Amino acid sequence: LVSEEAAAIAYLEEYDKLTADIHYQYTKAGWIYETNITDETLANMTDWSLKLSDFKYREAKNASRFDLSKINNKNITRLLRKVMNIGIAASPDTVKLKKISDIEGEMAGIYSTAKGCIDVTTCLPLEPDLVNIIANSRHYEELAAAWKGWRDASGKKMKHLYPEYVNLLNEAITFDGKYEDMGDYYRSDYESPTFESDVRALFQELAPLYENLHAYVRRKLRQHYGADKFPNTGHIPAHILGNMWAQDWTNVYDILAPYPNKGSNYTITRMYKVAEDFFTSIGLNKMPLLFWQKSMLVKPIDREVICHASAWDFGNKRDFRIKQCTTLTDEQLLTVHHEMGHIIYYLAYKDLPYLYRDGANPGFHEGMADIVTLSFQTPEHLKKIGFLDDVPAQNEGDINFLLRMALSKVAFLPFGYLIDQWRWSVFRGDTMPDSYNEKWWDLRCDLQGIFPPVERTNADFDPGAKYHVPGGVPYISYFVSFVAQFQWHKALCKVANISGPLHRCDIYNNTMAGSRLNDMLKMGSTRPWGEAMLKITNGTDGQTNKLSAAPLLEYFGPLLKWLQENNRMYNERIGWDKKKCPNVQSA
Ligand SMILES: O=C(CCC(O)(O)[C@H](Cc1ccccc1)NC(=O)c1ccccc1)N[C@@H](Cc1ccccc1)C(=O)O
Ligand SMILES: [Zn+2]
Repeated sequence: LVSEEAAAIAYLEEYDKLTADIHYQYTKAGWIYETNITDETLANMTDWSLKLSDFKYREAKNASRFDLSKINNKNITRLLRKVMNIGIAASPDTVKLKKISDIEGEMAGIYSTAKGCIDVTTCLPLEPDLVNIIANSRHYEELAAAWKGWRDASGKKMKHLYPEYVNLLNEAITFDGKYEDMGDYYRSDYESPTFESDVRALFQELAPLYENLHAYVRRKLRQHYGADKFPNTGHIPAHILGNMWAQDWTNVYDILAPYPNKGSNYTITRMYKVAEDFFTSIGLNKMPLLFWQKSMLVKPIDREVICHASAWDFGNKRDFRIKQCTTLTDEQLLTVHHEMGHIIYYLAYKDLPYLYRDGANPGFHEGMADIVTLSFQTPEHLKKIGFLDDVPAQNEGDINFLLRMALSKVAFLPFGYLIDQWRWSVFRGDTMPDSYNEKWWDLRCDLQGIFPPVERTNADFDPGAKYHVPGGVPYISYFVSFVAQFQWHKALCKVANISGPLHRCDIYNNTMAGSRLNDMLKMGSTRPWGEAMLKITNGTDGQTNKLSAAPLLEYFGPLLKWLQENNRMYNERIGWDKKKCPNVQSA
């Protein structure tokens, strides 16, 4: 009689091959669609998405015949549970699943082909045109036109699709009674019953740092645009922060601190080579030849594509690609490093069983993508690679540098937190369609301290103007990433014996740091993510298996002190009125 465990092992070996093959087909269909949006490529992708759901449904049934209580190998039972954890594919109603795919395809199509009109004759795509206007214009009305034009062409056009999308997802995910709603399923990726309250506590711990940055930036922008543009509620207009969603404020750095923001002289290919060089310098992998042959690194001129950047693992251990409409800007150089960070993670775990080829949790994949930017942007590093002529003097240069880092890493925090606060409340049924936009602006105003430059009503659907909402891509992973990457940076700098302040640490060329990082990466999702966190922090003074805001607060400690002094000197109010958002109609 073959033991339960031996039978399970034989089954999992067969499953591993079958799942890699069908995921290859599914991923290829997705790539063909995203790099050439047509009815045919959409139909083909939807077809493979349903084939994959069917495969998952059948294999979940096969795996459920094993009696887990008779198997004491934790690895085997973890793998069997992953075979059975198939999300909405658990629903036998394939008509419903097809409808979900169709709605997602329609919303993605609206978002990726939308052209925002900035006047009666000029309508422009988001990337690179509207993004560049929001980044570079310093004219209040021109910015407002681009901001409103984008939302009218994207979110507003898909508002009618979202209520049904939510209901279908909830019906499919609650079918077998394992999950309360779709938000519950998304959160289950973190394998922690306290995850939701943990991230709320982290956000509250980080709020004072954000509020002090917000107060300083508000004062500088008020000087530039005039006090009449700033209501006495304390909010900042959402469209003058250099980013279409006000999630990254580095583009208005020139207004905030007179400091030459060097646009460096590089080409698209050089951007990718510079990023690759960083990873190889710490002992991590080069990009495979297939990467250079198959990636889409610039926006094609002859067809519609999904421009939002992404990194792809085709599941055959060889084919890894980036799809990005890359342009020559500093912000884009960071995105190149981000996307390549995902590829490095893929390469680190490519020889694991397919089911384990994943981040330890979704925030870890995003954190790995981003951690390099903490070293890459240091003045020391930019000088090493010729992107900066000289390293600015210590403490004055420090504040300018920390301010610039805060404009992306601190400014982002409330945004990274609030998108899934909105989505989870929608999946829970706490926010109904007639208050989608009001709930969105409640969160945007109260947590980010910004307000819309033009009147918003519930005829608008501003959440739909951010890629990840129509794309069905979770967002709390970025909030987790922004906390975790500072924990890892602190630990790796310690392991690398790099002394001095955290914000001046550059792990470039340090293979000890790279090897410690790789020890975590190659774990994939073999173990719960606390063990992966411990793998990096072990033996350092930040040793923990949990998320902690302390390293981020340590990194920005000198800046917070400076901001508090500066805000006090100008008698600048910290914070803004809650539950009072200008230009937003409440029901
Ligand atoms: O969306 C991105 C970058 C794209 C990505 O690399 O995170 C991409 C998003 C995506 C696209 C399609 C399907 C799923 C996710 N994620 C990946 O390519 C990815 C995600 C998980 C594992 C491997 C690759 N960044 C976010 C947040 C962010 C992160 C870092 C700096 C700035 C901003 C944003 O722009 O709002
Ligand atoms: Zn990413």
